[in-house]
Parts: sequence; structure tokens; C-alpha cells
Amino acid sequence: MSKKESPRLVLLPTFPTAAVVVAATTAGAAAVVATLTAGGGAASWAAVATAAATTAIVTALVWPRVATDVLGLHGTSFPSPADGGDMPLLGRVPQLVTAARGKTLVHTYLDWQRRVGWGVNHQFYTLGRRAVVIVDPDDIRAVAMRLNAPRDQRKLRFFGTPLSADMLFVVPDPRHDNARRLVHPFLSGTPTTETVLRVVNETLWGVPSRSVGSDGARSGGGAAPPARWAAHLEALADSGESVDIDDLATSFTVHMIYALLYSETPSLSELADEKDRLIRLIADTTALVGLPAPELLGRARMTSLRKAGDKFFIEFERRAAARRAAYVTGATAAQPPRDMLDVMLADLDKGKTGAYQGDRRRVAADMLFYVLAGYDTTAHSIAWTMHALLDNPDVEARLVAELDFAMPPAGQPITAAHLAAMPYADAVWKESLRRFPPAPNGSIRKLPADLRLPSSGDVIPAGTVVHLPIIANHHNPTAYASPLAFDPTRWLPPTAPGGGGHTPAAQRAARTHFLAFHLGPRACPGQNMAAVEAKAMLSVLFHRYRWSRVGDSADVVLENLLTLRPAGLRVTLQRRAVRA
Ligand code: HEM
Repeated sequence: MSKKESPRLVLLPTFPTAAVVVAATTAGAAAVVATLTAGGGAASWAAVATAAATTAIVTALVWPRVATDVLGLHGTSFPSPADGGDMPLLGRVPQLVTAARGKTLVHTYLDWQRRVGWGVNHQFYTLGRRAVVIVDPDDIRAVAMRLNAPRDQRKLRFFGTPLSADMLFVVPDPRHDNARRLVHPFLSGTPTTETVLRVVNETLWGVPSRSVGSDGARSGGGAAPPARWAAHLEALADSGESVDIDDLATSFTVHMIYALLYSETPSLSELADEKDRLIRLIADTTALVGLPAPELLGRARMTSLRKAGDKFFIEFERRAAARRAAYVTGATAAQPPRDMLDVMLADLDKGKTGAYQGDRRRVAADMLFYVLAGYDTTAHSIAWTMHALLDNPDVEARLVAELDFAMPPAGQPITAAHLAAMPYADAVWKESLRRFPPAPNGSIRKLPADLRLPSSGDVIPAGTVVHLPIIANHHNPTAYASPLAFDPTRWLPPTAPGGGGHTPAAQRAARTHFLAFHLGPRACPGQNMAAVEAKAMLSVLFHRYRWSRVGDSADVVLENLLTLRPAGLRVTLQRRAVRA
């Protein structure tokens, strides 16, 4: 749909406002009638109050239907199909709750888009609150980059400390900007690439390198940790046992994020515990962020979340104290920062002039948030890439040919130069992120100021909650021909050897609609880390092993609350012959 055809987004008052206005009018009318007929009195005023209350309730019941059906906002609002029986009372709450329970939110977003039209913005009501779903890429840019709209803080204020409304994820500027600026040099530059590759090499091959124990002190300088992952993969190949690839990748990425944040490299069994704990925590977190009204969750759930948050804070304090003790004994130095803990402690030392203004709880909350944001997205991207490659043997064959050429001989460390020599692997990962975006629902943000939509000129008022779903753009057929096809050549230059012949215009559209890490000042700060980690892991997996699926591709379920997981993807592996 061209810009000019973009439908107007007619915004009506949300139903509480409508209910109050209509009820007040009715009450006024009832008061006049009561005065004229009975001359006032308690009984009459009771009748007035009853009339007002009844009118408010009736208005509340019918308002979403009036807004969407009677006033005919089809195309700009929900088309209210026959299955929209839940609309009058609660808007889309039952639909969202069912989707959240069944972990099928992603289908909901895709379904909405299919009905309303690809690329078309629309609105919906939950419990009377209006939300606007923005999918036009120019409009998304306006929200994400021009306004720097924060996510909806309401969703997180129920957590309590340290998972509080002060987390990086929701905190407004300038606190957000300062916290991002602090970690930017570490997260998006050479230190992260080096750390990630060092840990990948250590964990896979046991390549000698200095490691840091969980007490914060460097241990065994120059000693090689056991080649646990390589051994683990070899054992799996020997046994012929199947493995859930998402589980395997999750253990790996939890390991990586702990190395990046704390220079800790937990054992496989410690990882299993940590992973379970994290998964439980993220499941609860997700329920809060994913639900339209977190206050619907029970008190017991809230209490357990607060306890989990407090426990994390205590652990953070323990780690910080151990690291500070290590600084004093000279066992480790803070400069240059080797991990995020060094970065954060140096900032806390600046007190009020630091990015965190000396606030340890905010630092702990953000460290937890980095863990939560940093492990399962990347793990899912690895698992989804494997799923796509198993469905597309021609793509796999071309990838393996590139790896045979670009990978170092077995046992030698993978370097940034090796990864740079893998353009096809790059395209494969990007196409996987398009087809199966690990954070498919994107952002839910609250507009800090009025927004004029570039696409239509409509103005959305400040305070409106907007949804910026990613999956809807990644499957827009006007941007991606055959959107369900797994075609890495979309991302290769048309003239590259084996390029897909996509026109420059098609490639521009593909880039414009690609949002896997979102945009602007609140876009993913971990994308460099994720790219290095996922590509290194995938390169090793496909260079050294041949993978087979257990069961059918169609059995793999798109499981989604906050992140998109390939549930039920089990595989077996066999060794490939590689250069010695
Ligand atoms: C394939 C892997 C990843 C994907 C697809 C991904 C995707 C995203 C997306 C879409 C957002 C924005 C969400 C929103 O606007 O609501 C985001 C935010 C974020 N991501 Fe990632 N991410 C990945 C890996 C990582 C890693 C490895 C880290 C940790 C280092 C990380 C840390 C964060 C943080 C801290 C934010 C919040 C940023 C802010 O609010 O300023 N992510 N990510």
C-alpha cells in the first residue's frame, strides 16, 4: 500500500472517558427528572446515582464495539470479525491472555496484520485502554528514533527492587542515555568481540587463556580450562543420542553472558541450575511484560518475583565485594575493563557524577537485565538457524562449502578475521533473524509527546501506548517476496558470486523492514555480541558436524511469549571430516 493510500487512524476517547461523560450526562438528566417529579430527597438521589452507574457500566460494555463497529473504523481499527465476541466488555484481553497462556502471541500479531492489511497501522482496546499498533517502517522510525519513546513503565513497576521501574529497559532519559553511553565502548566494540571469541575458543577447544574465578580473582594464569564443549559435542556424536538444540544453545549463551558480565565460566552442571533459574525468572518476567494488565497477576506471583529480584541483588553485592577485594590484593586490575562488572564498579566509584549516580540497586537491576536480554534471544537465533538449514539442504551445502574454506584447522582459535571471511554465513544468520525474529513482538512503548505519523499525518496523542511488532514487518510480502521462503541471498549484493539477483529496490525494502534488533537509542546494545557469538557457534557446529532432525519439521512449534523459541527441535549429529 502506498503512502497516499494509508488509512487514517481515527482515535476515539478510550471508554473510561466516554463512560464518565455519558454517565454524567445521564445523571444530570435523571436529577432534573427527579427534581421535577418527586421534588428531590434521598430516594431520588439514589435513583440518580443508580442511573449514572448503570449508564457508565453499559457504556463501558459497548464502547469498544461502538468504536470499532458502529463508527466503522475498519482498516484502521480491528475489523471486528465474527470471532470478536469478546470485544464489548474487555476488548482484546481474553484473546491476549489466551495467546499468552498458550505462548502463541506471535500468531496473534501475524493474524491481526493479515486481517488489517500488511503495513497498515491499527488500534485495539484492552480493558478500555487504547493501544496503537504501528507497523509502517517510517512511523516506527519516528517513534523509535525521533521520540526515543520509553517502554511502558507501568508494566514493570510491579516487580519491586531491584527488578524495578528503574531498569534500563524502561527508565526515561537522561538516565537511560547515560547508562547506554557508559557500556557502549565495551559492548559494541573490540573488547566484546575479543571476550566473546576468547570464551568461545576456551569453551570449545580449551585454548589456553587466562580465566577469572567466581571469587573475582584471576585463577591459573595461562592454564587451559577443560575443553568441555568440544568434549560434550564429541560425546553426543559418539552416543548417537538426540539433543534439544535450543537447550544446548541456551547453556552455551548463558555461559557466554556470564563470561562477559562477570568473567565467570560456570561448569556444565552449574549452568544447568543457572539456566533453570533464569528460565523461570524470564518466564515470569515475560508474563508481566506480555500481559496487557500485569496487575491481573496474583499476589503470590508478585512476591516470588520480588524474592527472585532480591536474591539477584544479594548475589550482585557478593560478586562486587569479591571483585573489590581482588582489586585491593592486586590479583586483578580494573583498567582496561575486562568485563561489565569492572565497567560498573568504576562508574559506581564516581558516586553522584557517574552514569548510575552511585545507585547500586540500579546497577544490579541492569546487570540482571543484561543477563535476561542476552542469553535466550541469541540461543533461539542459533536454534532457528539450524531449523532453517535442516529444511534447506542447498543452503546448508553452500554454507558448509564456505566454512571449509574460511574456518581455521581443528583446534585452532577462531578469530575476527575468520568470521569476516564468511559473507554467506552472515547472510544465513540475518535471514534466520528475519524469518524467525527472536524478539518478534518488538516493543511496547509509551509516547512521551504527541506524534505526527509520517505515513498519514495522523497525530497520536502523548501517553498513548504503541506496539511496534517486528514479526509483522519481517513477513510483509511487499518487502520480502515469498516471505516464508528461507532465502539468504536477499542479503547478498546482487553481483556477488551466487547472489540471488534481487534488485537494488528489493534489497532496500528488505533492509528498511528489517527490525530484529529494533532501532534508535533503545535498540539492542548487544547485537555485536550476539552476532559474534552466534556466528562462531554456528560455524563450529556446521563445520565439524552433520546434523539430522529427529521427527518432522512441521512438529517444531513457534513458542512465544516474549522471545520466539523453536519448541521440540531435536537433532542428532555425526562428525564431518575437517582439515587437521
Ligand atoms: C539474536 C540476539 C538478540 C536479539 C534478536 C535481540 C533483540 C533485541 C530487541 C528487538 C531489543 C529492543 C526491544 C524493545 O525495543 O523493546 C533489544 C533490547 C536489548 N537487548 Fe537485545 N537482542 C539480542 C541479543 C542481546 C544480547 C547478547 C544482549 C546483551 C549483551 C542484549 C541486550 C539488550 C538490552 C540491554 C536491551 C535493552 C536496551 C535498552 O533498553 O536501551 N541483547 N534486543
